Amino acid sequence: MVPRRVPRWPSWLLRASPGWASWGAGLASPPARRGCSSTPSPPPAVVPTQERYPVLRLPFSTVSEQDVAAFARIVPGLVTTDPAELAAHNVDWLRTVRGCSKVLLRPRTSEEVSRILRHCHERNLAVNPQGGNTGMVGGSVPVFDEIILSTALMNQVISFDDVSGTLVCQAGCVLEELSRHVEERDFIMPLDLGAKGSCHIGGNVATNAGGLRFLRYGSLHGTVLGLEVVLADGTVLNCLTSLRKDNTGYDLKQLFIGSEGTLGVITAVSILCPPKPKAVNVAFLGCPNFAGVLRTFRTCRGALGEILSAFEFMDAACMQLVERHLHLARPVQESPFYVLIETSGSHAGHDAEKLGSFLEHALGSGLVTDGTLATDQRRIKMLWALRERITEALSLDGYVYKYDLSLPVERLYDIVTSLRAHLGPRAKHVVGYGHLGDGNLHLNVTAEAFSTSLLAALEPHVYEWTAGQRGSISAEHGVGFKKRDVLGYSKPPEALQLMCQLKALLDPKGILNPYKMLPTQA
Ligand SMILES: O=C(O)CC[C@@H](O)C(=O)O
Ligand SMILES: [Zn+2]
Repeated sequence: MVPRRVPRWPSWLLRASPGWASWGAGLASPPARRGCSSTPSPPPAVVPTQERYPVLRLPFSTVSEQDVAAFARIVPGLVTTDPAELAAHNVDWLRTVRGCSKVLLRPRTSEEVSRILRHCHERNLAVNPQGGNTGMVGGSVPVFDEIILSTALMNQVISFDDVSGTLVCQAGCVLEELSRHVEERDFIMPLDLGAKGSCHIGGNVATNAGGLRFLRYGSLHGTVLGLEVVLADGTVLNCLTSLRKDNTGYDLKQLFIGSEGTLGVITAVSILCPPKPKAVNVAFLGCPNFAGVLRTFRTCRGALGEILSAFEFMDAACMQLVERHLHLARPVQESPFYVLIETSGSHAGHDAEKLGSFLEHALGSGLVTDGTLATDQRRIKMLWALRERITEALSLDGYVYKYDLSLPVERLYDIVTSLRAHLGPRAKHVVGYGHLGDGNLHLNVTAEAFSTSLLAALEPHVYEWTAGQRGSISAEHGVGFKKRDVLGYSKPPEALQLMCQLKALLDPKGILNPYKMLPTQA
């Protein structure tokens, strides 16, 4: 039998606190809807990107009535010019950047995407590909009047092979719907994100999204088997194969994974789904200090081995914000740090035994001070919600400055502590959390409102510090509009130059997602 709790420690018993009852409903709420219920009044207007940032419109054509008529012939009934409908597509969900596009196109097929891009290429019209618009770096909304090319109606599953686990689908499929589709067939998606209810698989691939399953299943560079991409001039590049092995020259699909729509528009994806684990457990633990978090990680990797599927951490400030803004109850005693450990395996008894002896050791040796264990799906979701919904809690706290850093794991928290001292009362909250198992820190700073002086205190300080550690200024959120001019902190000039050359080769007119990813001088 599966021990549902670790019997030797009364403190590990699953605790039902009043807050738990309220955790279920919003577990997978899409970012666009995040926090709506707790927002008392309409949010303040978002300052247009071109007013807040020093950016100049490039000499693209502007959309004419003839262009709109041409689009209407390609996608009849799926051309939107209504400003009210366009408003949500012009603003990122964090409400930090805003474009002024006048046209939204919603093709259903790659052939339609191809015809649209052929027209835009001929007319020198800039295009902003858009998936679920859940990005963190302003990559999915226009900066000026770029045409928005939404993948929302490209939402068909093309095939699923239940021997190999290969899913082939259109780019606009919502991640959560794909998860449901493959889970019904005893598989899971190799990636999972807090934004799963809204994000599109094409956007996930275009941004090389990391997420909560990265530790176990790795990057999309490994799990994506094939892509169909429409190039800037309308050429359809069909590399939508489902082969595990294919050494026939350059692996072209890799170029588009993480290219953020600057090299082509991903229209279909072939992705490898792992079998659904038969047993999943989640432990939520309190740690007395960050050194304890690191030691817990080391010990847990050794003790749990192949069944460890996630190791996430959050600091006390995160937990306080989750409690305050989302009214989620803390499931363990108050601690300076919390870790969430997930195991996924094929033998419940075996996994429970391994996890049980790890937890016994962790508590007995003082590595952790308190904890709770969940083995049923409802409680597992409740514990995950504490971690997944930090982003939402932060957004309800004010304007959020976001940093997504890859760092040597031992130094992961140093920047949070030093930044608190550096900023003092200028910041409302400075918090650190993230995918510790992947060496990925989400450093977030909240303030009542955007301020250029606070931004100047943060940047380039955070980037210089990261470069000093030989870290990455973008671990998993990408570059978008916001980080394009700081790439040099993580990439040598030769690499940046090659990126620009590739861009010029594939999109000589620069019409695809301009003002994104490549440095301004490019
Ligand atoms: O909001 C953030 O900074 C992180 C969002 C996401 O990558 C997460 O891991 O929760
Ligand atoms: Zn993350």
